[in-house]
Amino acid sequence: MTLITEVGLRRVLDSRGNPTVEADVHTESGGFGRAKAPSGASTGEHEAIELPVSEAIANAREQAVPRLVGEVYAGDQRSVDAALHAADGTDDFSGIGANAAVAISMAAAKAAADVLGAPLFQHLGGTFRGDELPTPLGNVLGGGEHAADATDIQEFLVAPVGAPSVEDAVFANAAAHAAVADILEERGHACGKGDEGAWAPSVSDAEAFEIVEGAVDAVEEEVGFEMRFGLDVAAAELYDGDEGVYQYIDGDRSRDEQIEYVAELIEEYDLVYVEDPLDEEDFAGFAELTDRISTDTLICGDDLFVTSVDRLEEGIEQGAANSILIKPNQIGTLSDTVDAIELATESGYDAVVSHRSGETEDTTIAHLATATSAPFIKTGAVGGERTAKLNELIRIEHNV
Ligand SMILES: C=C(OP(=O)(O)O)C(=O)O
Ligand SMILES: [Mg+2]
Repeated sequence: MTLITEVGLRRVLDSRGNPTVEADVHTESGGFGRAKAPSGASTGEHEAIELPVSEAIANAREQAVPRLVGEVYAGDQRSVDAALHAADGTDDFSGIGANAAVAISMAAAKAAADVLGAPLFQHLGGTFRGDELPTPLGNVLGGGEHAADATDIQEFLVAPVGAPSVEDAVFANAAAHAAVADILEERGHACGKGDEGAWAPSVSDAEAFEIVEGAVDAVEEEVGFEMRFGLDVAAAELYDGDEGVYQYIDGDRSRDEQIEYVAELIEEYDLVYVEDPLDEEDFAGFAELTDRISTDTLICGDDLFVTSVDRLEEGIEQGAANSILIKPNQIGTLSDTVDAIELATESGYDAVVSHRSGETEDTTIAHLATATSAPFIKTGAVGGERTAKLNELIRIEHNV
């Protein structure tokens, strides 16, 4: 029934106005799935390779499509993804491009769900999934690689941890985004937004903490449930490997000073989540910080782990971080993605599912987070390509 009969590939727009890959998968019994690849800006050194879109499409048409059409069942995700690996022939998807691979992999899953008449999260996670929905982490202020002349820390993320429902959580994050705008206006920092829709003021990180804390407190009072916040430091972007220092606008920090700084921030602001506090090669530094802080705070590896089982194994061995960020396009297929999530979960690491800074209206990650009972999903607070996922979570919650 789910035998793949046709795979269509085309160039479409992403949220930055860049081209990305869209894949359509059709099956014998009329099933249809469509998915689009996202794209990062602060990418990890060890991510699977995103090829220029025209090259990815041409190579995938030549190498991957003949191995799928009439050969593989969309409902057999492991075979779909094995065919993509075989077509690619490299260990980093530099043959057909991780952008083509992930779009096809996700489109096949959607086509299979279509044949089954089941929501995607249920096809991916099974009958007993769908009751534990992720708490959305909302990016409300930031800079780094996502906005020029803004904060050094890439993302300030609000976390409505006490929200009674996803719907309440989504609206609390939007309220926090609005509250940040009000505080910025009061302080005379009119500004635009970064790639993910977060405010991108030209303020110091220290002032950004005051602003976000003020917004979180105001929204917490308004909604009546616990709101906390967290960070994506994206420290690999601040790290100067030659000098061995983290370069901030207000001066350099050594590795030890960076660990101390982040540990103090966690303590002072009761941070619930800190992503990439250290350089992507510093497993030992991640371990030192993880050891120092309470288990109540997630120390999450994004550029550190790049959704890779191999890198996660290294992290588990060293005790580096207690959480992994999951981005399917970092590794190229849904099977590899789910392998990383399962290894994380078995090893006591929380798997947090995430968007990229360059996104589309694709909603696959909302279903992936639901299917795997992820505690958090990082997918922005406002903006069409972000609300596509947030609104899908609300629909999943409402069973529609
Ligand atoms: C979402 C992120 O940004 P990008 O997609 O640019 O890697 C991130 O670093 O977590
Ligand atoms: Mg990150």
